[in-house]
Amino acid sequence: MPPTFPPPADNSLPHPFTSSPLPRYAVLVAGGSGLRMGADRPKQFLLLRGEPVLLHTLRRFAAPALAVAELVVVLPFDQVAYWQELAAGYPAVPPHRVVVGGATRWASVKAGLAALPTAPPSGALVAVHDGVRPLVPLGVVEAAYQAAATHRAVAVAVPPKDSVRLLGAAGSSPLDRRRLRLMQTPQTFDLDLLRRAYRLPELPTFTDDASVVDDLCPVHLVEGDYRNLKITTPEDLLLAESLISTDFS
Ligand SMILES: Nc1ccn([C@@H]2O[C@H](COP(=O)(O)OP(=O)(O)OP(=O)(O)O)[C@@H](O)[C@H]2O)c(=O)n1
Ligand SMILES: C[C@](O)(CO)[C@H](O)COP(=O)(O)O
Repeated sequence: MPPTFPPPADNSLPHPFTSSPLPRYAVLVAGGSGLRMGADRPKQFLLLRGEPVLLHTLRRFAAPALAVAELVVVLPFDQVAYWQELAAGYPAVPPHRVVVGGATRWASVKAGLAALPTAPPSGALVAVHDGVRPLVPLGVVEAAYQAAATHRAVAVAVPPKDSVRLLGAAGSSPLDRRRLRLMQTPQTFDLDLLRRAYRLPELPTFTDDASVVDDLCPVHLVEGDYRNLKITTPEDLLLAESLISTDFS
């Protein structure tokens, strides 16, 4: 087992959201290199309100109200020492296990799942969340865990706000946006189910965890939140700076 950094705290206190006996785990994927951001370091380490994006994300998932038993953070292999040094400069870094990711998001999630207990209690749940979605409201994370206890496969999504067109050989045609959803994370699953899905070969069509699980189990959608943006390009960081002061309970 990889070491936990910093040492674990007691997360077993009573909490207001849930009294669910099903253990909850979370894998925060931060193994990407942030090419579209074009910064001097991967975007998960850029500062938002003076603290690294990834630290904000970690703190959300470590909120006692969510009662997450174990947090795994997946990093690029050459950024592990950098993160540990960076995080050591900030107060109250939630305990988490660090693992090395892979060349694709799929490979990073797979590595994160391998770091969770090998024989978890039956019905254990795992949320997979992008380390670069630091503004996810706790209520959205909780709703996804609760729905996963019933549906086994859950993904958070929002309706598009813009008109959408499909590109084709002869131009483009309109799509009915009422039938479309923009996928966010967390995407939360029965841990055993998600592990089975990630044992299958990687396909180019896998853009998120829901697409990996689709062939094994229908994916139930839960209402996401427009503030739960994925920090991808420079303007997303500006947006996040203004949104972070709003109430995210
Ligand atoms: N090999 C990878 C690629 C992506 N991710 C993570 O998956 C999330 C969503 O990916 P994306 O926004 O595409 O991040 P990057 O791959 O870093 O960005 P880019 O595509 O612009 O290089 C991010 O938290 C990212 O760190 C990962 O863990 N491992
Ligand atoms: C998982 C995800 O955040 C859902 O929107 C998204 O698919 C990740 O996308 P990317 O292709 O890695 O940017």
